[in-house]
Amino acid sequence: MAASVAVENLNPKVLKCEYAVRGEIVIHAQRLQQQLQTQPGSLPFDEILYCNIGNPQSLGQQPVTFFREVLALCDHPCLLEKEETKSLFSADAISRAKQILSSIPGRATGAYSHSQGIKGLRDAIAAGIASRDGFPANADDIFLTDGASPGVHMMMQLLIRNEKDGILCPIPQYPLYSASIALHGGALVPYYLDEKTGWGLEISDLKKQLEDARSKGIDVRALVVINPGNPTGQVLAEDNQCDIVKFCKNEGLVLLADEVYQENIYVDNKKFSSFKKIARSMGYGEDDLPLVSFQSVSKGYYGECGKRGGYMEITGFSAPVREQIYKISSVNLCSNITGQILASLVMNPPKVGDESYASYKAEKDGILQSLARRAKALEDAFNNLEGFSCNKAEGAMYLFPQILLPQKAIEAAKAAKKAPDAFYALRLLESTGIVVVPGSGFGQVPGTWHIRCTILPQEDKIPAVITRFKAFHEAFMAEYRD
Ligand SMILES: Cc1ncc(COP(=O)(O)O)c(CN[C@@H]2CONC2=O)c1O
Repeated sequence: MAASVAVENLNPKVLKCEYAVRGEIVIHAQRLQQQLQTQPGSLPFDEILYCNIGNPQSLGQQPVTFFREVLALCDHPCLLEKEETKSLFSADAISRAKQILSSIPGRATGAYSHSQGIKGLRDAIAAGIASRDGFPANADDIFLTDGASPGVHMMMQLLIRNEKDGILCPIPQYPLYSASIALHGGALVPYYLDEKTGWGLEISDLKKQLEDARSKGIDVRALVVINPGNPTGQVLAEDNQCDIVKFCKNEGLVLLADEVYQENIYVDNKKFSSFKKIARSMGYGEDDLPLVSFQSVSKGYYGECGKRGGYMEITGFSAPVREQIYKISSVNLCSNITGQILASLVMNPPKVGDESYASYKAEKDGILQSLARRAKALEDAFNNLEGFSCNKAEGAMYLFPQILLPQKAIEAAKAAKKAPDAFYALRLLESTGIVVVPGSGFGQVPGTWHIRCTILPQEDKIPAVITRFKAFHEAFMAEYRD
C-alpha cells in the first residue's frame, strides 16, 4: 500500500520553504562530525567549526552571570529561603528574583502565563524601552515570544491572505522572512541593499520595487527592515531610517523592524536608534504608522539562543486588529517563562550603583569588544584573499564577503548541480571543517556570489580559522584559476 504520507502529498508551501542557515552544508557538516567521532583522523581536520549560525554560546561564549543568577533563583524559589544563598548569589540578583516572583501569580514559574506574557515582566520591558528611546512604551503593546521567530511568523500569518499579498524584504535577507512568507503563501517583494555603499538602503529602489509589485497586482502589506543587518552587518544611518518611516507612512505599509542585534554595534560612528524612537522623533504617533519591533535574547552580548526569549512591540494598530493579534498569540497559550524573565532582564540590566553593575558591565564590554576585534580580524583576512571583497561588519554577528569565482569554478559548480557559492562552501567544509552559509541562501544580486561567516569562534581560535581558510582558498584558486 502506498505510504499515506509522502513528499508528493505534503503542503506545497512547506516544500517551497527553505532555511539555508541550517541547510545542506550544515547537514553535511553534521555527517562529517559523526565521521570524526567514529573514525578519528579520517578527515583533514579534527573538528567542525560551525560558523553558519549566530549561536554564541555553542562556540564558548559565557552567559551573563547576573542574568543566570536571577533565572536560577526564579526557577527554584525555595533557594531564597536559605541562609547560604546570600553567600552564593549577589544581593541585587536576590532582590531582582524576589521582585520578579512577586509579579508572577502564585510565584508559579511553571504555570501558563497571560498569552502576551506576565504583566509585571511586560511592565519592566516597557520601562526598558522607554529608557532606551526616551519615548513612552506600553506593556499592553508587548507580546512576549519564544525568541523573535514566532513573532515574525505571527505577523506573516496576520498579514498574508493569499499569494497576492506581498512583503517587501531586503536582499540579502535573513531567510526566516523568505521561509515564513513561503509557509504563509505570500509573495516576497525584494529590495536590494547596495553592496557598493556598504549595504545601503535606497528609498528610490524601495519605491521602484513597490510600484513594480503593485503593477503586477500584488497588494504590498509590509516592509521588513533588519537593523543592524543580517547577513550584511550594516547599521542604518538615522536619516535613512527617517526616510524609511516616511516611506511606510506615505505608502500605507506596516513597518516590521527586526532589531534583534540592537546591542551589537562595533563602530564608533554609528549607534542604534529604534524605529519606534525615530518615528516618535518625527512626530509620528499611534495613528500614523503601524510598527512592529522585534527583540530577542538570542543576540547582543547575552546570546541566550536556547532560552527562547524575545518580544514584539506592536504599535499603531486598531483595537479590533490588536484583538486578532492577541487571538493568534493565545492559540499557543504563552511563551516560556524563562525566556520571558530573561527578556525582562535584557531590557532592564543592572544599573550604576547596583551590586552586580561592575561585574555585569565588565562581562558585557568584554564580550562586545571581543566581537568587534573578531569582526575586524576576519574582515581584514577576507579582504586579503584573492577575489574577495568584504564590507565592514558595523554590527550584528556576520561577515558577508563577495567572492569573484573563476569561470572554471562556476562551471565545476554547474556540473555538480550546485550554486557556485554553495559549491565553494562545500569544498571549504570538506577541506577545513569550517561551516559557512552560501550567499544564495540569503539572496544576492544575480551573478554575484557570497558566503556568510559568523564572527563567533572564540578569539583565540580566530587565527587558526584564518590560516585554514587562507590555505584552502589559495588551493581552490590554484585549482580553478582561469
Ligand atoms: C535578523 C534575525 N531576526 C530574528 C532571528 C531569530 O532569532 P530568535 O528566534 O532566536 O530570537 C535571527 C536569528 N539569527 C539566525 C540564527 O543564527 N544565525 C542566524 O542568522 C536573526 O538573525
